[in-house]
Amino acid sequence: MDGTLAVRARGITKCFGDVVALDGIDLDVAPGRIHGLVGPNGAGKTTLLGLLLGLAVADSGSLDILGRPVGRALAAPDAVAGFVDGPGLYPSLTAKQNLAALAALRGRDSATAGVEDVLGQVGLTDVADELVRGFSLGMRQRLGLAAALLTKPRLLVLDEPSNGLDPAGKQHVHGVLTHLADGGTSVVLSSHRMDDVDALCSEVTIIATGRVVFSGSPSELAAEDRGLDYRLRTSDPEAARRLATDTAGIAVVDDAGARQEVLVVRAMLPALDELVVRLVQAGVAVRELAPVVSPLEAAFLALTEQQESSR
Ligand SMILES: Nc1ncnc2c1ncn2[C@@H]1O[C@H](COP(=O)(O)OP(=O)(O)OP(=O)(O)O)[C@@H](O)[C@H]1O
Repeated sequence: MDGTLAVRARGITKCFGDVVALDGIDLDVAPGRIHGLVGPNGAGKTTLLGLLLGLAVADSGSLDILGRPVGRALAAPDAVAGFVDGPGLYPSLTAKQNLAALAALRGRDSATAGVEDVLGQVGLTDVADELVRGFSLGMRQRLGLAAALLTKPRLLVLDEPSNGLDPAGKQHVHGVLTHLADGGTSVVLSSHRMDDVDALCSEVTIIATGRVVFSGSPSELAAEDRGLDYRLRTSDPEAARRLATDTAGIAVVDDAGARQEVLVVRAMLPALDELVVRLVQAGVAVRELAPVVSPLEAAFLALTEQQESSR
């Protein structure tokens, strides 16, 4: 595996009439990495994934996929597979027949194309002969992934692959993607869920209103200390409220009254440390202290809200 980027995008713009879907996007996807695209509804994730799959062409900017510049023609770049807006499947065929049809389009039969193998990889062997019409959303997602795997892609592009998957299904699909990445395949996927991205992706790009507002590892994103809301449960809620109010850098967020057992405070880490020391010195035991939303989720919300409000 050489070090050529799987995706190198610079200054990508894409408009639909007056709507600016992508507004100068830069994106680097390293080989053998799972790269998550996250952003609120309408941020531009699907549009960007569509460009990677050759379903549309950018208005401006440059896009190299697996080291080759993408041209102006609508065509899937070589060795790229995946789907946006759900996998395209034939409901009146079985899972196996769907994959066999795709293999036949490329002049292969089921056996040589590895239909059974990819069905096994995504955990659909038991339902291989059932009609797709009766499949749940999660099963369709798995079959879409199997269809993409059939082509042995070097870049896999998946729009919301965890959509509709139950926890066991999600874990299975995460395992498949991780195994592929370990073998050198690059994966770009979109998600609304920061916990999925954290569990799966080594890199994350956050998009809001068509612009990149963060690109880096999930741990870099979580590490930015930007003031979070914390739930604080103590042995003496009244004293805790008093001390929190008196500590510089601490804001009591919910002011439901002195009798409220759990206090929500907004603080950066140094002020929170100071509050904990003061509580302990005052003989107040800290029974629970945890962010209301995860640091990753909070960073996502802060970055995307900032971008929305500056529109
Ligand atoms: N074919 C199209 N015609 C007109 N507008 C479009 C088209 N495709 C996307 N858009 C607009 O471009 C913007 C970005 O849409 P896109 O679907 O890429 O966002 P997204 O981040 O994938 O959103 P979601 O999370 O809701 O799927 C939106 O304002 C959307 O309405």
